Amino acid sequence: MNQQPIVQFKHTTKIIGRKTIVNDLNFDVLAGEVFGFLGPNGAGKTTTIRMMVGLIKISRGDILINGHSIASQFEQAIRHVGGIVENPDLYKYLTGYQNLKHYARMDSGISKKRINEIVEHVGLKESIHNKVSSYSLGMRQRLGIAQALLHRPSLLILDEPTNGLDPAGIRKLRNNLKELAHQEGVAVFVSSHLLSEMQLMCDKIAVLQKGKLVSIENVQAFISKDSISRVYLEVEASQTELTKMLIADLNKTAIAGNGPNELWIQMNKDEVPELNKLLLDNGIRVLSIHVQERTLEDKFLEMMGEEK
Ligand SMILES: Nc1ncnc2c1ncn2[C@@H]1O[C@H](COP(=O)(O)OP(=O)(O)OP(=O)(O)O)[C@@H](O)[C@H]1O
Repeated sequence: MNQQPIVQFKHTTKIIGRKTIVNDLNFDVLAGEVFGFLGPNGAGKTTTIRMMVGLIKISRGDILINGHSIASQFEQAIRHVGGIVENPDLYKYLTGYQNLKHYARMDSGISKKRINEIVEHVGLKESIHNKVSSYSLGMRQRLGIAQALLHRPSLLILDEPTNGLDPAGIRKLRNNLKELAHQEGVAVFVSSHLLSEMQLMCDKIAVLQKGKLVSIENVQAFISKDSISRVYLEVEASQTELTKMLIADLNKTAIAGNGPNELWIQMNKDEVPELNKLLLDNGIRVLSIHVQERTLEDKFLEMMGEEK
């Protein structure tokens, strides 16, 4: 997979009045990756996206798309972008197909064949000749994506794409976006507060806080970095007995769980072999040992707490 940079943030800054809303962003979004853009409310995500698509001016620095500057070569830069930033822009009294045809007319390079191909790709073949007013939210979302993809952009930008979709719709959209990135090499830039979904969908995660980039990492590395997990034990030993041993050797405390033999310990996953050895060396019978996997949500909330 060609991992060339599609988007390059270069000291990107937005100042409104006296407030720096987006502060000196410097990072790349690569071809073929689903890139998750996270941050708490008011972090500056929408402002960043609005700068990416030219809805607002960049105050300082620039954003390059396929090497073209949004600030000084807007036409060339935006040609490579497909995006749904606010709600998809659709004519409800027209059919899905008429919407796509209308949009294609604006770009004479789009053929009928391409329209049919994209309709198939987003799974709207059955209903493409029905009026958009009869579409469900998920179908409208997919039509919006079809519209954004018609001109074969190298970058697709989506702000809260799963809003209002049911679980089946979310899964379809997720698979669709992954396929688009991994098989067709499109850079997919997604902003969402749905962290469980972002964990499943994204290859990389960038976190914005108070306008600054505070982390950028592959999703699994981000989740497991410096992470403390809960290790659940079912052992033939009392809480006091176990804690005494743990404090002496690992400087940890055991906390009582639900069942009679159940205890849990907060520790790094890397320390589990040591714990295992300690239990064995002390002749304690272990019925089960289980590390609770951390999620993107755990990591994100922990990070936001720390930053505060
Ligand atoms: N036109 C504006 N004038 C003044 N302040 C603004 C303007 N636009 C955005 N802001 C402020 O900039 C900050 C960032 O807003 P932005 O909408 O980019 O955040 P966000 O990360 O998208 O948040 P959310 O997750 O709530 O959508 C907020 O404090 C917001 O009030």
